[in-house]
Amino acid sequence: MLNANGLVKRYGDVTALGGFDLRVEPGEIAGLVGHNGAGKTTFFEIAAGLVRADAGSVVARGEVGMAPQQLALYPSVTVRETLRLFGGLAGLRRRSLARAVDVAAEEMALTEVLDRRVSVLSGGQQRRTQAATALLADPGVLLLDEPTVGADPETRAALLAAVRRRADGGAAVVYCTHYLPELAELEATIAVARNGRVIARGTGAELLKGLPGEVRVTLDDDEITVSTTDPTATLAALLRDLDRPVRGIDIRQPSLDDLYRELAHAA
Ligand SMILES: Nc1ncnc2c1ncn2[C@@H]1O[C@H](COP(=O)(O)OP(=O)(O)OP(=O)(O)O)[C@@H](O)[C@H]1O
Repeated sequence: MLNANGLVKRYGDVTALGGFDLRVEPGEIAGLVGHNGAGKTTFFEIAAGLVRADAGSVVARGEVGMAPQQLALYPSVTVRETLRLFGGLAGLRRRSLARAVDVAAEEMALTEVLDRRVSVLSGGQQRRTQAATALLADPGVLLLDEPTVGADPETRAALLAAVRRRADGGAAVVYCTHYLPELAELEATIAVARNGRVIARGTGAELLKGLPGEVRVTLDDDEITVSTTDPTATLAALLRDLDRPVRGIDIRQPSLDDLYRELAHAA
């Protein structure tokens, strides 16, 4: 479980966090979205104990595993040495360390490259190595900052499956991304950050309720597009009033992208 309450962090005149609240239950994946500079990284740094908040509190049950956005790896050592180093720092020894390295490498599809130097890995492999460092100590709280950037589709799927598995095993996961379909795939709840606060929180369905979708009717030489919160009723009304043949009908339900745009531009 992770529970952040009223976090405040200022850097000079800049308020990075201005009363940031986020509670994530064991087994839950919370997708944290928000524009650049919304405070996501600052929140991670405070939750991981790397930076002190000016006010507020964070309670985390169990180890906190974090994969930061900016890669922090030593280029001249191998993936295995990297994982052993991070596992050692987390207190793992001997057999449990070796096992944790194997499991994390397997989950992040790194088994083949375990004995390669970090400097010769592809960008996606480096990012997965970073994510693997967060998994080693069987964390109760997992903080992942855009781990799929640069990953090919197969790797992305493996990575998302690993995140899901960790949540199913009881971890509270916060998953930062600018790529919203991933959150639907992860069945994540959503937290939208803006200007250092969480301004919307809930399941995708809860947050999408009330947002307009779109109905499009294609005619022989024309197209009618209507933005509506009730596509079925709107479509029925459109069809009733039309006296020309209809060539096509398209209904678009509101998406997480619509929500994000709506909230990101809200005052
Ligand atoms: N060490 C620092 N010194 C000064 N300002 C900082 C520092 N760290 C963060 N900030 C500022 O705090 C604000 C929040 O930054 P943060 O990195 O938390 O945003 P973010 O949501 O992670 O953005 P992104 O999506 O770009 O990663 C920004 O205005 C940033 O410039």
